This record gives sequence, C-alpha cells and structure tokens, in this order.
Amino acid sequence: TQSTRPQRLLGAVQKNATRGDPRSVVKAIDEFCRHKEWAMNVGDEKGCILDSVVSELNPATVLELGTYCGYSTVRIASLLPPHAKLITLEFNPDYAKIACQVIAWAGLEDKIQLVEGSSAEWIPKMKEHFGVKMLDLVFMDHWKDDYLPDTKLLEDCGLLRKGSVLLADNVICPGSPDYLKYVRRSPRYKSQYFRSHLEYTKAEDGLEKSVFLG
Ligand SMILES: O=C(NCCCCCn1ccc2cnccc21)c1cc(-c2ccc(F)cc2)cc(O)c1O
Ligand SMILES: [Mg+2]
Repeated sequence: TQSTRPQRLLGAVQKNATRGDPRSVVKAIDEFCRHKEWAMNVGDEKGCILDSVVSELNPATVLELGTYCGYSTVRIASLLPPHAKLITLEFNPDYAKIACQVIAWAGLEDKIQLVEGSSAEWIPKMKEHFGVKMLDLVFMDHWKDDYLPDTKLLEDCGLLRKGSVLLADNVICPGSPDYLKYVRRSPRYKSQYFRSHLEYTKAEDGLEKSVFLG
C-alpha cells in the first residue's frame, strides 16, 4: 500500500539522523522537505526565531498546539532546561503516530507529553489532568481559525500569567487575521511580529509573539 508523506518523512529521519541527536533530526527533516517533499513543519528559517524565543524565555512549562510530525516539538524540547515539560497536542492520530517515533528517535521522550485530541477538549483539562499550574509558553501551530477562540479559552481557564508568551505560526500564510487583530489591539498583550517566510518557500509568513500582561 502507498506510504503517506509523514511516513516518508519519518523514513528520512531514521535513515539520515543519529538516534539521540535532536539537531540531526531537525536537519534531516529540513533536508527532506527542502529537496524531496514540502511538509508543513515550521521549518529552518522560522525555526531559528522559535529557538531564540524559547532560549530567551527558558520556560518550565510549554504547550504546543499542532504537533504534526514533531519537528517543532523536537526543536523546542532540545532547548528546555532539565525539569521542564512540553505538552504537545495533535488532533490527527496518524500524525501523532509519526510524531511519537520522531520524538523517540531524537531521544526526547522524557521531556515531551504527546496528547491526541482537540484543543477545545484538552485546554480545559490542563490543570487537573497534567497538574499544569501556568503555561510559560504556548506555541500555536494548529487550525488557524482556532488560534483566537483557543487564546480566549487559555485566558478563561486561568492558564496564562503575567509574562506568559503566545507564539503563533502562520499568521500571514495561511493566516489568522482575527487572531492578529485581537492580540495587536488588546491592552492585555504586548505583540511583536517576526517577519519570515513560509517554510521552504519564498512566500511571506511570520511568527507573532504576544506577551500576556495579566
Ligand atoms: O494547517 C496548518 N497547520 C495545522 C494542521 C492541522 C492541525 C490540526 N490540529 C492539530 C492539533 C490540534 C488541536 N486542536 C484542534 C486541531 C488541531 C499549516 C498549513 C500550512 C500551509 C499549507 C498549505 C499552503 F499552501 C501554505 C501553508 C503551513 C503551516 O505551517 C501550517 O501549520
Ligand atoms: Mg505552521
């Protein structure tokens, strides 16, 4: 039977990356997506911006919405301090199965909790189910129409503290106009746009970093 793109991406990781070496996993995926098949990872250019935000923040608790094949999951987790935790949510079970194996190849299972389901279902359960008190960083990379409702849900569930950071991928392409308007207008956020390009292409895209002011 035909393989899927995520399965072929995993194959490229297992063929070209060194077990236990997250940077080689990231490199193998970027090479595959640049030279073989495009895939919707945050990619190397926006990935560097992601790395700088994570490194500066040194977060203890991170929530990622949209795991896909685990590329940004591995990028973030490889920069976390020893006892930090990354919870990553994936709606698509086939993506989750691949991401689980990519994360294992990188040797980052201990830092990452991969959960299958929707943000609407799991955000309200964060505290009771995962013992999460507050989120230091939320990386949004799931359905673009869900960025805004999920931001409001995060606020309502008391998961954001003064200084919590929302980092949203694809605010230009495919775009999340209602989310951008909200975080840029709201007095409760300090927002900043990091201009870049859609992964592996010349099209414009960027990351929006929004600090919750409490
Ligand atoms: O659609 C994108 N990502 C979301 C995939 C589905 C997420 C589903 N999901 C996961 C967790 C979760 C939790 N709750 C509810 C739903 C949830 C995406 C698309 C493009 C893109 C595609 C074509 C094109 F021509 C240009 C750009 C580029 C990106 O970087 C992207 O991220
Ligand atoms: Mg994305």
